[in-house]
Amino acid sequence: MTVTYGSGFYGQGPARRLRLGVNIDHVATIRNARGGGHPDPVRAARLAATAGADGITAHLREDRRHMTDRDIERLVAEIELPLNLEMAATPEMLAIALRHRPHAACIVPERRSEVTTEGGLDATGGRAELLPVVGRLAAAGVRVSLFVDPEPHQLEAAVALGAPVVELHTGAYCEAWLEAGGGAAVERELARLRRAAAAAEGLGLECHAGHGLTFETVPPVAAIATIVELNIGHFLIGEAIFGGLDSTIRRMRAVMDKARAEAGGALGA
Ligand SMILES: CC(=O)[C@@H](O)[C@H](O)COP(=O)(O)O
Ligand SMILES: NCC(=O)COP(=O)(O)O
Repeated sequence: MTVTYGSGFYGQGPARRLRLGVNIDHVATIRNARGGGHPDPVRAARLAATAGADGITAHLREDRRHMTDRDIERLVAEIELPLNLEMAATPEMLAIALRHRPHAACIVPERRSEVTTEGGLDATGGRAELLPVVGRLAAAGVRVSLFVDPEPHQLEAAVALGAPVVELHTGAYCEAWLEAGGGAAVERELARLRRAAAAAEGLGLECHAGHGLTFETVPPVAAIATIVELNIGHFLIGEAIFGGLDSTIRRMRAVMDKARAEAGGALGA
């Protein structure tokens, strides 16, 4: 199945265009603070679509701390943009994903005690658990992505599992930036991401990236030509409190496109 993503096609054709997946989890965090229905994550997804998002990412966590089952149902039913469902590799989440058959599913590690996703999925060590989940999702036509640390052995494991996509965890890079604003630690993490993105292409994996990205940290990642999608959420929703979601998404889109153009990558191809 070919899905039109902005001006490009997901998974085929000129994949050099850098897509923006907007993660709407934390619209639901604010809603759940009081219960009720406001702010509505589906309204945010609709607005993201008009503001230039190429896809919507939503993480249905086991503890439902933000996105709920009803949110996922409504996103599938009401939003035209491709949905990237983030999920743990559990029987419960697999059943939900098979019921909804989103465009894509990104398998992420999950612990109830974590504040947010910490390390990447252990695709190497988790083969026995992951193989049937990846297989069932792929058989249902769901494009499977594994959320992994930028390590070659994790990419090789993704290939062995039959996942066509990896999403590189940019958390270590973003934390280094927060601590130092630049310098050796940031450069070390960027080098890891660059090496992993190049390795992913060599392995025939489509390469995405995400976690903790901001207006400041996006440009060096957007400049990595073999990365074709960034998934960004917490920063966008937080920034939207001050500048509005539409303008925040449009600004992030512009930051991504500028960085890619300056690095010589294709735009809008
Ligand atoms: C996998 C990842 O980095 C995020 O997309 C994930 O959704 C983070 O979890 P929270 O959204 O609960 O912070
Ligand atoms: N997979 C990363 C994602 O969807 C958004 O992560 P964040 O920007 O909320 O940290």
